[in-house]
Amino acid sequence: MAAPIQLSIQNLTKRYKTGDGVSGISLDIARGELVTLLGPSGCGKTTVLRSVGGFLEPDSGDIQIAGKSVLHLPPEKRPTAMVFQSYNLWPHMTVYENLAFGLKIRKQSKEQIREAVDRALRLVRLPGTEKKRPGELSGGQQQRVAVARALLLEPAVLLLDEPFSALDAKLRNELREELREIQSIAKLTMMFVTHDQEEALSLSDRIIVMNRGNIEQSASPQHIYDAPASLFVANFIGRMNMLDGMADEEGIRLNRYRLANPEEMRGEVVVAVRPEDVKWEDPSGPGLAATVKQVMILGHYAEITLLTESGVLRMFLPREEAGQLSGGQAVSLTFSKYKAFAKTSH
Ligand SMILES: Nc1ncnc2c1ncn2[C@@H]1O[C@H](COP(=O)(O)OP(=O)(O)OP(=O)(O)O)[C@@H](O)[C@H]1O
Repeated sequence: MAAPIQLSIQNLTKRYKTGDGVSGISLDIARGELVTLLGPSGCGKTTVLRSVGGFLEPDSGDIQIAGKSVLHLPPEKRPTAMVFQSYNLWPHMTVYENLAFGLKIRKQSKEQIREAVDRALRLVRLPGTEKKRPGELSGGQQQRVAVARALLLEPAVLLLDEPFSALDAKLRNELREELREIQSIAKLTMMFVTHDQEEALSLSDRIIVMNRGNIEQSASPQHIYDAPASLFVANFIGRMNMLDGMADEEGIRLNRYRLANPEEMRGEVVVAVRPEDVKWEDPSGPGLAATVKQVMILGHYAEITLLTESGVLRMFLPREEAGQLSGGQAVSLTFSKYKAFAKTSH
């Protein structure tokens, strides 16, 4: 049986005086699901997140948590907790006091609070730091405390606004893994905002790609990667070659290379193909004629840059296979997978 809907955003519109914002956003998040809002700076991710948290009043639409509208509740009355990029810990309080604060307001007993704080600190791997102040902790540790504080509120939906973007790459990876673990232990429902596609691909049950205040696609990371719904998504996620082609009733032409045209498009198209889906053979083959420009060895694989009449193209090959290629060599290229988009759709 499918998990029940925990968060439902219906037709959310928020326009700032500048005309920017989001328009008609609708999305559901199931209980226990980790959904990432992904998109370039300014696409409206934070606007959606803040509306759910109650920090922003939308112009229209509804936000329901576990079936009840929360639109008229202030942030502290909503069953949500938010983790910010900037941690937002109280610098004059100890870690223990930072964590206990929300529970004291809820009038829990001292023993209950101690037990809950202990548990939360173990979960974020920081036992023994109770007496420290935030300033005595590293950035990663402070963010772990901020996550623990949010967890202690037992939110129906946990909101995270680029929580790891101030940290270095290694630490960011570690914290992502930890968050994923915590999420699956605690069966939390999470809405996570990021502009980092790698973060979204590695962390999410589902990714919602946003562009200019609208949703472009909502699907699993694998599906977003394999079957981008638009040229924008194809461009935004992963490495992608974009080649100019022409579609007619016989197929799609990239010079002499003929591709099938399953969507029966007509006129100018862009053929999107991932570097790992490009195959090569000797130049007498029926594929796209190309000349090797550069072979770059990157660990156990190689990135080959090729020149074609349809544009520059990149191909990934295992290192041993790349040894057969060198600059100036003529080859014929075929694609094991590709997707074509009408040129006007961008
Ligand atoms: N208070 C505001 N007043 C006016 N315009 C705003 C305000 N807040 C956001 N905007 C604009 O609305 C659009 C969406 O902003 P939002 O912060 O939701 O985007 P975002 O995708 O989260 O971007 P970022 O990754 O940079 O935070 C942007 O063009 C932004 O400049």
